[in-house]
Amino acid sequence: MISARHLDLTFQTNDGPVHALKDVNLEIEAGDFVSFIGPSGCGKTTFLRVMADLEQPTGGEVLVNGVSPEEARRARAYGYVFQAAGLYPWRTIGGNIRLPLEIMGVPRAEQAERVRRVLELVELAGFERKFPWQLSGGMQQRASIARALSFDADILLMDEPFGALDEIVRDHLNEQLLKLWERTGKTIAFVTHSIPEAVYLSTKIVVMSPRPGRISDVIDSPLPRERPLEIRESPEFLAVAHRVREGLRAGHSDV
Ligand SMILES: Nc1ncnc2c1ncn2[C@@H]1O[C@H](COP(=O)(O)OP(=O)(O)OP(=O)(O)O)[C@@H](O)[C@H]1O
Repeated sequence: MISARHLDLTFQTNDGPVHALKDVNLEIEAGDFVSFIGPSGCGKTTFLRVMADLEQPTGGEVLVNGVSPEEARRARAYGYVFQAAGLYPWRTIGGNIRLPLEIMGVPRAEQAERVRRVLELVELAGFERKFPWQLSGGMQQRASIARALSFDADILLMDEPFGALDEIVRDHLNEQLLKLWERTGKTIAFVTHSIPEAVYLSTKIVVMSPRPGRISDVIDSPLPRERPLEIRESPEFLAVAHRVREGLRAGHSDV
């Protein structure tokens, strides 16, 4: 579904070149839930932005759905969820979710049907006519996920969508996101700073290290797809979390 080969990205800045990504190789299969974890500045967001055609690599290549990120963007192959919900305050929740559909010229009746369906998927049925400021932070983030789902892309790119939320809300959204992934069969690329979040959600965990940003470990999760929150106390879960922590530590020691 997504393939990176010898991917390099160097930013030219006033202080000299910044090697955000160096020789990054990765294969993401259809239906995978892949988390990217690593310290600040290791290139997680940059990698996601390359997949989304928001940054141009300086070397190597990325294929999304077998085509270039630009072609994938034009074909609306992915939805993107940002760190902040980024909803327009003057539009209702329904109006925000409808926006990409309006831009795409989807007929009005179909727009209404899709808004209804994605609001149900994120458990916000009944909130269509509310304004963003009438919703909690977690609900706003769910609305922004609904917006990314509205045009039914196969891939969801999520950049630390729950980073600003408290732990209880985050736990709940993690559970909901897993259910949503299970129901829709989407391929998800998810950036996080949290080891438990990465281990809980993912089928594959990509550990990255900084300067230059590269992949230090790729872990295929042995956990079953069915994951109650309590699984986080199981020995299997703790073993994966331990390996992620070791990977992060190793990445730090050779900086
Ligand atoms: N547009 C840009 N111009 C110059 N340097 C940039 C640009 N975007 C990112 N960088 C640099 O590239 C490196 C990787 O940044 P990136 O945002 O991808 O890291 P990250 O792992 O997502 O960090 P965080 O976890 O803090 O969000 C950093 O050193 C950053 O300063």
